[in-house]
Amino acid sequence: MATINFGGVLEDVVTREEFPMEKAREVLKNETIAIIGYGVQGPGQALNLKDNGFNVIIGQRKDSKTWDKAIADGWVPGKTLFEIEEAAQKGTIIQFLLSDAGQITLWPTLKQYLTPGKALYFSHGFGITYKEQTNIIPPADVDVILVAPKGSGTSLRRLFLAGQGLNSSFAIFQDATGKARDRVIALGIGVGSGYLFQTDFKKEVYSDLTGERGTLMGCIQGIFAAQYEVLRKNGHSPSEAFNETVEELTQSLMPLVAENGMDWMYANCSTTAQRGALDWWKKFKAATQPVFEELYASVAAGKEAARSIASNSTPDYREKLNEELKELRESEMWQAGAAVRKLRPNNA
Ligand SMILES: NC(=O)c1ccc[n+]([C@@H]2O[C@H](COP(=O)([O-])OP(=O)(O)OC[C@H]3O[C@@H](n4cnc5c(N)ncnc54)[C@H](O)[C@@H]3O)[C@@H](O)[C@H]2O)c1
Ligand SMILES: CC(C)(O)[C@@H](O)C(=O)O
Ligand SMILES: [Mg+2]
Ligand SMILES: [Mg+2]
Repeated sequence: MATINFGGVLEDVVTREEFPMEKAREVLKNETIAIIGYGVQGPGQALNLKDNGFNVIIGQRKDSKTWDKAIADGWVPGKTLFEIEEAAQKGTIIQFLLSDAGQITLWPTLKQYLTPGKALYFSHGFGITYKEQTNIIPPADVDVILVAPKGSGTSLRRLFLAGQGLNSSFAIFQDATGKARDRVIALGIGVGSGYLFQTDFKKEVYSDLTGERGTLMGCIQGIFAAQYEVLRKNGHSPSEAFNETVEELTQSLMPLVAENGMDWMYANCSTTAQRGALDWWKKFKAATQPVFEELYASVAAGKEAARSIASNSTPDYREKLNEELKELRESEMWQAGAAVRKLRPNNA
C-alpha cells in the first residue's frame, strides 16, 4: 500500500508496484471467473481479464442481444460462454454484473451457486447496502467483494487497449476464506484498474449515486441546458451557444483541468476570464449546494435506490430510458452539438 496525502488527509492506495499483474495471476491461478451480465461493465472487465491471462467465462441469457454480442467479442458457446446458471455453477468467483435492478430478479436463482469458499463480486455497493429493498443477502461462507471502476465500462476497455487504466475503488463486505483481500485486489488489477482506493459498500454506493446524479451526469446536463437557453433567449445562435457551453469545455478546457487542475486551466485563460470565474464560482456553489444536500439525503434514505429499482424493473425499462435519451438527443442543444462535432478538425 502506498500512503498518499490527499489535501492533508493521508490515505492508503494500492498501486501496481506492490501488486503487479504476475502476483494477480498467481493469486487467481486456480479460479474460474464467471462474469454474469454483459452490458457495459461486463464486456470491459471480461475482455480485460481475458487479455490479462485470467480464466474467464461469461454467463448470459441465450435469447438476448448480449449473447450475440458476447459471441461477436470472441466468447465461444459451451467453452467460454454459457447460460447464466451453468456459468454460475462453474465459476469460483462470480462477478455479478447484471444491472442493479436485474440483480434483484436473478438473486433467488443465483444464490444456490454460491457454495462455500466461492466469492461474490460486485461493481457497485447497491445490492448489498440496500438489502431491505434488494433482498440480496449472501451466505456467510463466501467472500463478498467489490471493485467499482470510477468510469464507464466502455472507457475501462478503451483505456486498457491504450495501455492505460481507470481508477477503481474496492471493498470487502465478507471475508469467509481469509483470501478476500488478495482476491479483490487481484481482480481490481486484472479488470484494468490503475490505482485501487479502499472504501466500503455503503460509502461506494452513496458517493456513486450522488456523483452520477450530480456533477458527472445530472447536474452537468442541467447547467449546460440552463446556460444554453439563456444564451439563446438573448439572441445568440445555436452554434455560438453550444460552442460557449459545451464544445470549448470538452475540447479545450476540461483536458487542461484533467492535466493539472482547475487553477491550471484558469491560468491558461485570459485574465478577464480568470477575474470573472473567480468572482462567480462561489455564487454557483451557493445556488447548487442545497440541491446536493437534498440529493445526498435522498440517496442515504434509500429513495434513489427505490426510484431506480421501480423504474428499471419494468419489462419496458430500456425502451422508456431510450425514449428520454431520445428527447435529450433531439433537443436543440444536442442537435447543435451533433453539427458542431462534425466540424471538428479531426473530423474534417
Ligand atoms: N455502466 C458502467 O460503466 C458502470 C460503472 C461502474 C459500475 N457499474 C455497475 O456495474 C454493474 C453492471 O452495470 P452495467 O451498466 O454493465 O449494467 P447494465 O444496465 O448494462 O445491465 C447489464 C446486463 O444485465 C442485463 N439484465 C438486466 N436485467 C436482467 C435480468 N432480470 N436478468 C438477466 N439479465 C438482466 C441487461 O440486459 C444487460 O445486458 C452494476 O452494478 C452497475 O452499477 C456500472
Ligand atoms: C459510469 C458511472 C456513472 O460512474 C457508473 O457509476 C454507472 O453507474 O454507470
Ligand atoms: Mg460511478
Ligand atoms: Mg453508478
